[in-house]
Amino acid sequence: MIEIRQLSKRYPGKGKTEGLLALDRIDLHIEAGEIYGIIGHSGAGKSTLLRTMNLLERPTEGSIQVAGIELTQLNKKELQQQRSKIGMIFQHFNLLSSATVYDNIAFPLQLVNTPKHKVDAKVNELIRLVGLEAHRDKYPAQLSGGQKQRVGIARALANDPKVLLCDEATSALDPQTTQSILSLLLQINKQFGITIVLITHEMHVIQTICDRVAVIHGGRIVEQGKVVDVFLKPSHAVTQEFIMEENHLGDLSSWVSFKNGQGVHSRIMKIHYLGEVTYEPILHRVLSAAGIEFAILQGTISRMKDVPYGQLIIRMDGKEEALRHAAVALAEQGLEVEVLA
Ligand SMILES: Nc1ncnc2c1ncn2[C@@H]1O[C@H](COP(=O)(O)OP(=O)(O)OP(=O)(O)O)[C@@H](O)[C@H]1O
Repeated sequence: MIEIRQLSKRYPGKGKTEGLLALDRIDLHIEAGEIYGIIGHSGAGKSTLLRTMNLLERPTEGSIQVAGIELTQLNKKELQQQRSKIGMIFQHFNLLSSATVYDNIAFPLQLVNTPKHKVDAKVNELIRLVGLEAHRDKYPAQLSGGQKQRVGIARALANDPKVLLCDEATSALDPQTTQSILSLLLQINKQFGITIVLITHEMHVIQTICDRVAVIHGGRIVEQGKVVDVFLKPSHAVTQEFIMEENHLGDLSSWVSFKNGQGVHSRIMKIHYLGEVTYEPILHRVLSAAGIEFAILQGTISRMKDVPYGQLIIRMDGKEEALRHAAVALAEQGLEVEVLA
């Protein structure tokens, strides 16, 4: 659906200075119907990259195709036409403050001269979709952040886009509202098959709704793949940082001091569960059979999109050989096992 090849963007500098290379030879392939996340720290180039996907930002070099059409080759009118197939939502919603919920959503339809009765039918359908029936005549100032973003989403869907670009769409929202907006995006993706591209600096957003993820750092894609794979085996230091922040692992050295003597050793392990094994008592079964005692130091059970996912940090105490065998046995039962200390 979106094919980006060797895309670079240099912002011009003052006078004879070189300017800033915000995107550096980006290659990205986004499939139709998937939810694709781009994560990076502030200044990494996320917004610039997202905005090239509807040419709000024109790249300095490279190619960008959406649904097989090369955007950089289009004239103004053709580009306008293509843009109507690419919806966008924003961190600060960008609503018209002097227009009601109804009029904000109707605006993009009126721009392309849609007949009044069709505008009415479409706006009513969208208001129902985003659950704002009770607020149709209110102005943005009378709405909560989550409600404003629902208006933003409805407006972005008005012209039946194939792609929805989300620019930090939940960053201004509290955790509960974030979750409800992410659920709405997921529903829209499933119901209409719209390809969603989102940028964020929060790993939990990626974990909650994305199929695949790219990590951007210094204008380059440093890692990309299925969310599950990247989450379980992050290869780049920046990705590892994001996951650490998400899991609040902190400093492990204090946990290592539990190590004791007299033939009993301690080991700190990180264990990931993925899929149905998350709900099975594998840990208890394997470790008690091996005569190993364990203490849970930290743990979370959540979901990675639709897949159950758990992570535990445990300290195992037992004979050296038993510890070694247990690590292998846990891996054989389908758990991802990593020795931390
Ligand atoms: N219009 C501009 N002119 C000059 N430099 C710019 C412009 N817009 C962005 N930049 C610079 O390009 C780099 C990438 O910016 P961008 O906004 O894409 O990053 P980001 O990852 O979205 O950051 P944030 O999360 O803080 O929004 C930054 O160094 C930024 O200062």
